[in-house]
This record gives sequence, C-alpha cells and structure tokens, in this order.
Amino acid sequence: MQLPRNVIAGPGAIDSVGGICQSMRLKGRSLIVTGKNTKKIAGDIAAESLRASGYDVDFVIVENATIDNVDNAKAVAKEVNADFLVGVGGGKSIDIAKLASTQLDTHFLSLPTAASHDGIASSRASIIKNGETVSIQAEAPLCVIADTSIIMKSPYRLLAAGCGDIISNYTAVKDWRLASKLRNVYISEYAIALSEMTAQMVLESASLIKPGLEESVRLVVKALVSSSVAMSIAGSSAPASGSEHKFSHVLDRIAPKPALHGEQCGVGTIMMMYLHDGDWQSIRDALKKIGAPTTAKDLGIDDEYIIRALTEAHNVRPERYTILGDTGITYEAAVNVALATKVIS
Ligand SMILES: NC(=O)C1=CN([C@@H]2O[C@H](COP(=O)(O)OP(=O)(O)OC[C@H]3O[C@@H](n4cnc5c(N)ncnc54)[C@H](OP(=O)(O)O)[C@@H]3O)[C@@H](O)[C@H]2O)C=CC1
Ligand SMILES: O=C(CO)COP(=O)(O)O
Ligand SMILES: [Zn+2]
Repeated sequence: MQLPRNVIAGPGAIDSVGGICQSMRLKGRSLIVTGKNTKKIAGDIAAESLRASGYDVDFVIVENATIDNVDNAKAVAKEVNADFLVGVGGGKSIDIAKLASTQLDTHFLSLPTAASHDGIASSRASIIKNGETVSIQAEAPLCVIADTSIIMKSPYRLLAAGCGDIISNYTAVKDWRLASKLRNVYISEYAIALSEMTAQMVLESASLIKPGLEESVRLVVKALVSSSVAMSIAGSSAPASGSEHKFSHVLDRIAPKPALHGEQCGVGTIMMMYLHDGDWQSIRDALKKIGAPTTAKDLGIDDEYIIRALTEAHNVRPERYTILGDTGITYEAAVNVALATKVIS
C-alpha cells in the first residue's frame, strides 16, 4: 500500500516547498515537470522556494500524458542529474512526473494546481500508450503540497471536473462489485468504503460547492486525496475507475475536442448508473448543482461521439469487467441510454 508521507494543504503552501524538501532530507537537484500555463502559475514559485533552500532547479514542459513524454522527462532528468522530481500542474504533469520518477527509482512530489482529478496522491499513473489510456502502477508521491490559494484561483471548471471524477466512484465501485460476483475479482472493502464515502461526501455537499469559496476547495481537495488513497489501498484504479472511465478514455481518443477528464467521467457516471439501474437522477442533479456538465452539449461534444464512445467503451482495458460486459452495448441501446438520461436530446 503506497501512500504519501505528507499531505500539506492550505493557502500559500507552495512557498514552503523548499523547506518541506529539506525537512524530508531531500538533497541536490530537482526537476520540475509542469505545463506551459502552470509553469507561470506555480512552477516558477516552486522553483524560487527550492532555490532559496539551496536546491538546483531545472524544468521540463509537458502536454499530453503519453509514454513518449514520460521517456522525455526521464531523459531530461538524467541529463541534469536530477535527484528528485516535482510534478506541478494538472493530472497530466503529475502523472508524467509520477511514472518518470518511479522508473528512475527516485522520489517525486505532487503539487496540484487544480482540484480537477483524483490522481494527486495516488500510486497510479494514467498514461497514453499506442493511443489508449493505460493505468500503470507507480509510486505514490513522497509528499502532496496543495496550495489552496492557487487552486482557488484556477478556473472553477477544473474544480467542477474534480467533483465529476470523485462522483464517478459510485459506478466504479458498482462495476468492481459486479466483477467480483461474476468473475471472482479481488475487491478491497476498505478501498470501497473510502471510495464510496468520498463520492457521497461530494454528492451531499453539492450545494456548498461554489466558485470562489475556500471551503469548497478544501472539501474537494480532501475528497481527491481520499479517492487517491482508495486507489493506493486497492493497488489499482478500480475503486475510482469503471465503465464511466472507459467511456471517457474512448472520448479522449475519438472526440475532435475532448472535454476535461472529470467532466467526461461525470457524464459517463450518469449513464452507467442508469445501466446499473441506480439513482442516476441524483448523480445528474448533484453535477448540475455543482455546475459540472451533464449533457453532450455541456461537454461540447457531438451526440455521435457520445454514442460511439458508449458502444466502444467495453474494448478499453477488457480485463476490467464492468456493467458493459465483454461485448458492450449495442448502438440502439446506447441511443436509448443517452436519451433516457438526457445526455443527448
Ligand atoms: N493517476 C491517477 O490516479 C489519475 C490520473 N488522471 C489523469 O489526469 C488527467 C486529467 O487531469 P486534468 O487536471 O483534468 O488535466 P490536465 O492536466 O490536462 O489539466 C487541464 C488544463 O488545466 C490547466 N491548469 C491546471 N491548473 C491550472 C490553474 N491553476 N490555472 C489555470 N489552468 C490550470 C492545465 O494547464 P497546463 O496546460 O499548463 O498543464 C491544462 O491546460 C488525465 O490524463 C487523467 O487520465 C485522472 C485521475 C486519476
Ligand atoms: O482517472 C482515474 C481515477 O479517477 C484513473 O483511472 P484509469 O486507471 O482509468 O486511468
Ligand atoms: Zn478519473
């Protein structure tokens, strides 16, 4: 069970990165893995704090979480003799730093700049390999430093997406339980309890989650960490990634302009909860209250891609059994699901 040693969340936390690294007895050179926007928003601040504590700092700017970009980050780390990596940004930057550091057998710190996904503290990395998103076992961050002032200032859309990623735990757990009954797949009741509790917390607090509220940020950041820990307890993303994530991963591949990961997972959860004969309306109502997408139109994705992603989702990670089964959903049935749940009209 891989868990972070420290999780520090609060306003201005990023200014203490250097001191925190010293307190954990990290030495030498650091490589910051960040995006083009997040370098300016947080990467440069982290670098200043690291340099003030005597660390050398280099940067690698990344975009998509592909295996090539992981390899490139490793090459740069070797070139600059980095002793540890710091992922600063959204899920992609953090996942690249997470897998690169694991494969380099060195430490990494996770500095999320948005509460947009639940990989901030997990020991899993979601990486695109041969066009498909695969979930790879990595090492959990040594430390998570979530600066709630930076996260507060991030576009609210990112926070709403993070809520979608957490609410998706509902169908992920239902799929995992189904896999256990039909395929005797190992499940962890601890991981399930934590994963479901986290989703329930967000669902029940939906009316408190609003733009510009520090309390909303704290609530969602804590939930994202809990969801991450559930994956680490399970040693797999299964408690947080089921049929709804398969749907999102197909959209990432086929949609001309995919939406955010958590947004797509939220919409996928509405439809997969319908397939599970669960209370999809409460899921939809909560996402609407939070201001997260509930329809294809909200996602900015044409109906045809929603239907295609539904019919192809079962092909993603076929070893992970879900409500979609081995042969998936037919075209007509996919249209019915999307219409019944008002995802398309
Ligand atoms: N490993 C795991 O357990 C998990 C992994 N994931 C993965 O995480 C990814 C989704 O993460 P997500 O964060 O949605 O996607 P991204 O990392 O692509 O971030 C989305 C966008 O938000 C920008 N951004 C981030 N923070 C800020 C900020 N404070 N202000 C302004 N813009 C900001 C990023 O900027 P920039 O361009 O600079 O990066 C990027 O353009 C997917 O690849 C998914 O598979 C999701 C859940 C779990
Ligand atoms: O996004 C995740 C959990 O929210 C990770 O899931 P995957 O293993 O499907 O990439
Ligand atoms: Zn997710």
